[in-house]
Amino acid sequence: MRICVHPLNDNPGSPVIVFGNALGTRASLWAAVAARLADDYQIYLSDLPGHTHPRTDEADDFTLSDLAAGLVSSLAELGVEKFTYCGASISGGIGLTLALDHPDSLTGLVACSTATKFGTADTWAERIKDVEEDGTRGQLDDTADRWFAAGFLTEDIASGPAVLTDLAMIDDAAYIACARALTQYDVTGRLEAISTPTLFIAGAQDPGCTPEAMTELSAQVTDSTIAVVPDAAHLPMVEHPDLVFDHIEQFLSKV
Ligand SMILES: O=C(O)CCC(=O)CC(=O)O
Repeated sequence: MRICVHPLNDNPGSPVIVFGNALGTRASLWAAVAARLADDYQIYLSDLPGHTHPRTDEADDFTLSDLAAGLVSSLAELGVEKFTYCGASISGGIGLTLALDHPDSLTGLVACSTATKFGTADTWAERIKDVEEDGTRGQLDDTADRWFAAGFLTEDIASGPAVLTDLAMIDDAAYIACARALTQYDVTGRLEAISTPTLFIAGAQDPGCTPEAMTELSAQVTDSTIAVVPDAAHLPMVEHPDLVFDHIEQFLSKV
């Protein structure tokens, strides 16, 4: 399947970094971090189906493997054969899938706020039913509690509310299609096969992808490190872009 991938800058010949968004966020989720890398890298923002750009196909039953394969082929059409991938949450899962299924395409992987399996079939069925009934705007209160550390939304009255506004505006069917893909996603027990240099990033207060759980993931990947961002929950690239940039820049200097 075709994945929407857009250049953030025009830096031909530089190493390529591709950013991937979290469920219910726009492709611009990583913009504050990506902009800081734009002098030295060619940056692309990739989009979950229908999250920023109109859906390029109407398939409702894709998997994260389909998204990973689609990203590789969509980048190849742009002349990109090798890249470092930075994915958040579901896109961290796409990143782990890329490292398992397409290792030759990857120079490095940044897997942020992610897991080898998210929730259960029951929790996803419940969330899908809620979105069918109330739309993504019905998710706002619960999601704000998961995405941001206590106090963030009142301390930074620009970034957090902007991301939540994006959530309310995202196409319900696109959100549900990705939620269905997450229901099937499970790479538990497979990470030892990953040889790509990998940086895991966890928010210290992420209630789902906890630092402890992500430390266990990092322990399974041979060439990996983990960074824990203080005072952050599920979206540390929004809460503390400077800190996340520092971790990624340090990682990139070694891959
Ligand atoms: O955020 C994702 O990409 C998937 C996992 C999830 O739904 C976590 C959340 O919204 O809090």
